[in-house]
Amino acid sequence: MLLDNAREPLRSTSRPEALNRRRHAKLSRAPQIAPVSVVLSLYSLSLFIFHQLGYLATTTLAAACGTAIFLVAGFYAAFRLTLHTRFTDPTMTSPQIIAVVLLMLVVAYLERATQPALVPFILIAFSFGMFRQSTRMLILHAAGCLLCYLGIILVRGQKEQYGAAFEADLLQWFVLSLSLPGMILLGKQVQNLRQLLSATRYQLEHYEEKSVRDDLTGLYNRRHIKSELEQARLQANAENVPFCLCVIDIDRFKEINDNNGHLAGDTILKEFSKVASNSIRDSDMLGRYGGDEFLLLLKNTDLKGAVMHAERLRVYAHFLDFQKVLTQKHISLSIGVAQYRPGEKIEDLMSRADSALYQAKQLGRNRVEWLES
Ligand SMILES: Nc1nc2c(ncn2[C@@H]2O[C@H](COP(=O)(O)OP(=O)(O)OP(=O)(O)O)[C@@H](O)[C@H]2O)c(=O)[nH]1
Repeated sequence: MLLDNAREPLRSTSRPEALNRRRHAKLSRAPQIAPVSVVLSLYSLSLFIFHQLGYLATTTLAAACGTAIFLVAGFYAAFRLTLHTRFTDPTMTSPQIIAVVLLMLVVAYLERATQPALVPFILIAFSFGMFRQSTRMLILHAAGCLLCYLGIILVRGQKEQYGAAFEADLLQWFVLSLSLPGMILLGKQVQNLRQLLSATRYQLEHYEEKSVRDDLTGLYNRRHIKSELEQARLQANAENVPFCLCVIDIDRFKEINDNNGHLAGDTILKEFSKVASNSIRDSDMLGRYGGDEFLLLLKNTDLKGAVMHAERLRVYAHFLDFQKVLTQKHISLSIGVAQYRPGEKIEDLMSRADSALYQAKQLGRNRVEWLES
């Protein structure tokens, strides 16, 4: 009765995508303060070196480090208090980059000697935006940053009568204004890659789901149900819990096809699959083995319970009304049931359930037969 017993590669039934989603959800709950924490830690360290070399006053160092700590703590608290969920971008990358860049510009304004640190650290701050922000947002931030920096240079230049230092400041501003567009272009590439990655992930998940389903009925396919049986076997051996297999066959399905056409036959297969999968427990698993044959795996169930389940399904299917589709009103099922014997192979279990089904057919169909375990 079963189409064949050819061994197929077993497929893991664990749901990696579910695991990934849980991991992703966990990650998205974690405070994402890398832009402030990483940039400000490194920047503070560089300020400390400036201070050690005598280029930075202790008060400015203390004020800058204090503000950096305040910002990191503030963003951390905002994440902990879930304030980030109120932002369109819950990673709060924009406010973090703006805060970091403003702090660095103020320090550069107060202590011109620290200016060599400005361009590299602004670029590092923007590199965080590359992964999380749109190109439009990056351009806006870059423009805002360049304007503020130019404003600082002009104010200071006016105070110092536009001397040689002013020219050096302008030079540095030009370097930054030429570097930022490169950063934005790179950001655009990263955005494209991210889009490609998420489209690929979506497709993979879709194909993964499709690969375990039967096209016509949407039930699990033969490969998946065999893999589930193998899992149930391992669990039964390890925990000594019973499980049963039912092989279900629609009686005289060839006649149904011959008398009503294949499309009507397909409708019966689909309708039966829908009804049967709604009538089983969540822990049970129904799959289409092929043609008009289905496998029902009943976990944590002994033979007596399985026969009861099978009988209920048989009666249920028998009372379905197919008058609109078929020349006859009802269909009937023959079902063979077998309980797993500890230590046996899945092929042997399937073969015993198949023998029980053969018996049901021999005894006149529309019945449940079983083999004692
Ligand atoms: N409509 C339709 N028919 C299919 C499909 N797959 C297989 N079949 C047909 O299902 C029929 C299965 O018939 P069998 O199981 O061999 O025999 P039966 O008529 O059911 O007789 P018993 O099993 O002895 O009661 C064959 O005629 C197949 O061509 C399908 O996807 N759609």
